[in-house]
Amino acid sequence: MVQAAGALPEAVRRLAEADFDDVARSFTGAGFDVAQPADGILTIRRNATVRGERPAVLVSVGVHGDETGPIELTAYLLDALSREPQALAVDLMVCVGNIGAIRAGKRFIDADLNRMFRVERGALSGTAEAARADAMVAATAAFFDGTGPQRWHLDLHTAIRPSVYPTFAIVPDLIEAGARRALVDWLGEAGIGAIIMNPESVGTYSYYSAEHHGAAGTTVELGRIGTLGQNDLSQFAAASHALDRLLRGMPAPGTASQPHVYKVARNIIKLSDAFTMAFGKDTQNFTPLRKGDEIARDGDTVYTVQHDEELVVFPNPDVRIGLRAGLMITRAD
Ligand SMILES: O=C(O)CCC(=O)N[C@@H](CCC(=O)O)C(=O)O
Ligand SMILES: [Zn+2]
Repeated sequence: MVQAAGALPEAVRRLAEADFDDVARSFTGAGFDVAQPADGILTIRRNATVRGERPAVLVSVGVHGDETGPIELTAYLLDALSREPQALAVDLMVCVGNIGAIRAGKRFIDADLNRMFRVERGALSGTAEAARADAMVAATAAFFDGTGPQRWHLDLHTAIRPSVYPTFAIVPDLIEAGARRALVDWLGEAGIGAIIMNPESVGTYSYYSAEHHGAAGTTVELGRIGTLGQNDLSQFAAASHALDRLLRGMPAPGTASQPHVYKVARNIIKLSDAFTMAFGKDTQNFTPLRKGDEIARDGDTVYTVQHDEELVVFPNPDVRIGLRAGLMITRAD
């Protein structure tokens, strides 16, 4: 649950409750065009005459309600910027994703919001999160519409289980080469240890922005899930600095190490209630498996490792039928 009022720093409480009123007032007072096109969504832009000259940056948090670290990180950055609004050098959209789930301290209420960003939603279409995804899609389209070519979408998450790389990101393959280079450099600056190049949407928000709006979109796993207000913010320090630097338009330091590069070998899709995995769902991300090892079975279907080595990411047999229960990846660099 979001802690009782007073127990959380004010900036964090406000962002977790999707209350942008103070921030909006501050940027409006400084002459920006500010709008709240839907609950939990704020856009701050320079007036229309200079629109398109500035990068457009979408920062989303809380797409999974129990991934609270990025909410804290973003709350502090936004609060600091609102005290010196002229320092904002980009057109900015901030999106607090699954507001009800954040309030409940759960990953989602009814179904995973981060599988709704595709036309075919199947059994997910009637769920509580579907309408929220529609609102996010509409606001995202309106935000990117008319902005210049520099478009970013940083969808900030934290992972359920430990990971060989404590921080990593999933990057859609289809991002144009120049924008991808800039994104990967930024991810290095943000202390991200590995990136996974992904050729195919499973309905995620960042893939949607990349595919439909030409954004350098990525899902960034910044560490482990934690309780709102009790996250160890030191694990997010590099990402926080890099995001602050991007929003203020400061030059990149140019000294960051590059993330290791992996690519998706296969999405393991749960086909039926008979689905079982050959290892526990607490298996850490980037655990290597050898050719022929069993990954999962689903009725008569047995999934085995096809390459000499594949690493497992996000193993979770408890997802709904039709959704990704794990990601198998191979080393690409
Ligand atoms: O730790 C986990 O199992 C889930 C962490 C998480 O929410 N990951 C994202 C990744 C999205 C992507 O593939 O771009 C998700 O599963 O939605
Ligand atoms: Zn997540």
